[in-house]
Amino acid sequence: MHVIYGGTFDPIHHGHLRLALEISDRLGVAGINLVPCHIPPHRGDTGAASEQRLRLIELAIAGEPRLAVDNRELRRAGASYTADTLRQLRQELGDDEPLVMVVGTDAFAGFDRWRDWQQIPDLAHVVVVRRPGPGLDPSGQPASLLASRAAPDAAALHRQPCGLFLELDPPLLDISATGIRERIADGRSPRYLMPDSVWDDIRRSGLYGACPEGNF
Ligand SMILES: Nc1ncnc2c1ncn2[C@@H]1O[C@H](COP(=O)(O)OP(=O)(O)OP(=O)(O)O)[C@@H](O)[C@H]1O
Ligand SMILES: O=C(O)c1ccc[n+]([C@@H]2O[C@H](COP(=O)([O-])O)[C@@H](O)[C@H]2O)c1
Repeated sequence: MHVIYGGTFDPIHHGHLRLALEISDRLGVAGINLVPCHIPPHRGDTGAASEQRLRLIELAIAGEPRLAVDNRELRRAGASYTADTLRQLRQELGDDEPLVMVVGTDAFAGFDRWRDWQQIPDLAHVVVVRRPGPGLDPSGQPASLLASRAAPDAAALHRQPCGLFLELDPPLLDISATGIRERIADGRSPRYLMPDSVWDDIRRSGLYGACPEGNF
């Protein structure tokens, strides 16, 4: 089984990293592939450039054998559409290997506005991680897909290559990249919300307006 976890990761934080390990445990897989987007199709400019966000991910996962980074979206020009990424992976993996994409409810709420979203179940399974917040509109397409194509359990994802939706509710850390960027811009320390190696690099390179000489 091949599992991808996509995001803007602007910057990566402990919420993302813990989630990846929780999912790896629950799906019973050896590893999770983090896929940073190059140009997010759905939001404005990122705070850090693609290569900088990639470098922070590499620092964050160094020494953790269950986490890898897949930089394929950075190597593709233009907006990073998940369906394109899944099509590429499906070609590489062949027709039979289970392929899974992981997404939080906040991002999944807009699933029916994603490019070629109706093709995604023919390419991969979707694991939706329940996050605090308004949740899904019960009358919307994402909620109805989650119900009509629900996997009975995680083991079912191993038995077919694609087409199932599984909602998981692992323990989550209440951390967001937005909150981290705001703290840094305000001159407050985001330490302990992300690995020290990531924070040290942000400080050294002055990302997000961090002041290397600041008092954090
Ligand atoms: N603390 C967290 N715990 C679990 N999942 C998270 C957490 N933060 C983000 N995610 C999920 O990780 C994926 C990538 O998220 P993203 O890179 O947008 O991070 P973010 O912290 O939500 O960023 P931002 O605040 O900039 O929107 C999404 O599917 C999102 O739902
Ligand atoms: O393919 C799309 O049209 C599309 C639209 C919105 C979001 N996504 C993907 O959803 C993932 C989570 O997005 P985000 O905003 O939480 O970083 C990330 O991998 C995005 O590329 C994909």
